[in-house]
Amino acid sequence: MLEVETIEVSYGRIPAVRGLSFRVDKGELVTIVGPNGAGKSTTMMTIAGALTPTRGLIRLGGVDITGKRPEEIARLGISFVPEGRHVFSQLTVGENLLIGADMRRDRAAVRSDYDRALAYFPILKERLEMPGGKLSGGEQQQLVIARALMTRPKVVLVDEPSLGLAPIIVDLVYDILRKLRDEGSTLVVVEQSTHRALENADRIYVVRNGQVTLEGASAKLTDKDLENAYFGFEDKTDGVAAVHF
Ligand SMILES: Nc1ncnc2c1ncn2[C@@H]1O[C@H](COP(=O)(O)OP(=O)(O)OP(=O)(O)O)[C@@H](O)[C@H]1O
Repeated sequence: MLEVETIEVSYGRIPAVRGLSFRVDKGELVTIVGPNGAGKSTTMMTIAGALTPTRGLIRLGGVDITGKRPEEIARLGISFVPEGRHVFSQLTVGENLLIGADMRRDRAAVRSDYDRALAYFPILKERLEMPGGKLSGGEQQQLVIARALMTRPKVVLVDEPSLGLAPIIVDLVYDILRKLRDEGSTLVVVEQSTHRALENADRIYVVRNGQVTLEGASAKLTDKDLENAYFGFEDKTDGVAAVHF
């Protein structure tokens, strides 16, 4: 569904992403996990068209979307939930949701997607008339994910949904993300916690210094594998940390 092939992205002369590749198949929940500054957000912003790679290719359903503008990429089916829960604080929850479908003309289908979004996020239904700014952090996170679904995306990119949320709320958000996956959505979720990645993803890519250092199905990876790739060393069988990135 989504293929990212050896992309390189720089801020001026400073490289942030250095030949990073990954793929997401239809109906998968893939997690990109890595420490601060690894290049995760830069990768998401590049897929969404907010940044342009200096090298590499991005394909959606086999179609090259590299370097297209953000609105075109959104129209083609990628919905991006950036880090930081950007709700329109003066608008109600309902209005925030409808803004997500602003570019659509199929009003009847928008209505059904609106109802569907509220079914996934019952707390939003209770808060429908409340200004977005009055919601708790966890509710705002649910609102921005619900809004992203309003474009009927082929792929949803969610950047660090757990940031600044209490563990119990993080669990709730991930329950919803897994439910979305179970019902056919394709998701890429950025995460800093290897533990949460293992618990929730179908497949995981560990990113460090702008590159993938480990890739695999969650069922086949251990905490230790992830930590080694995350922190940049490999614990050899003789117990010596031997390979440094
Ligand atoms: N606007 C910017 N201008 C210059 N350098 C930037 C900018 N944004 C990010 N960087 C740098 O690019 C690199 C990758 O940053 P990025 O935000 O993509 O990492 P990240 O893995 O998402 O980290 P975090 O978990 O902290 O969000 C870092 O070295 C960062 O300092």
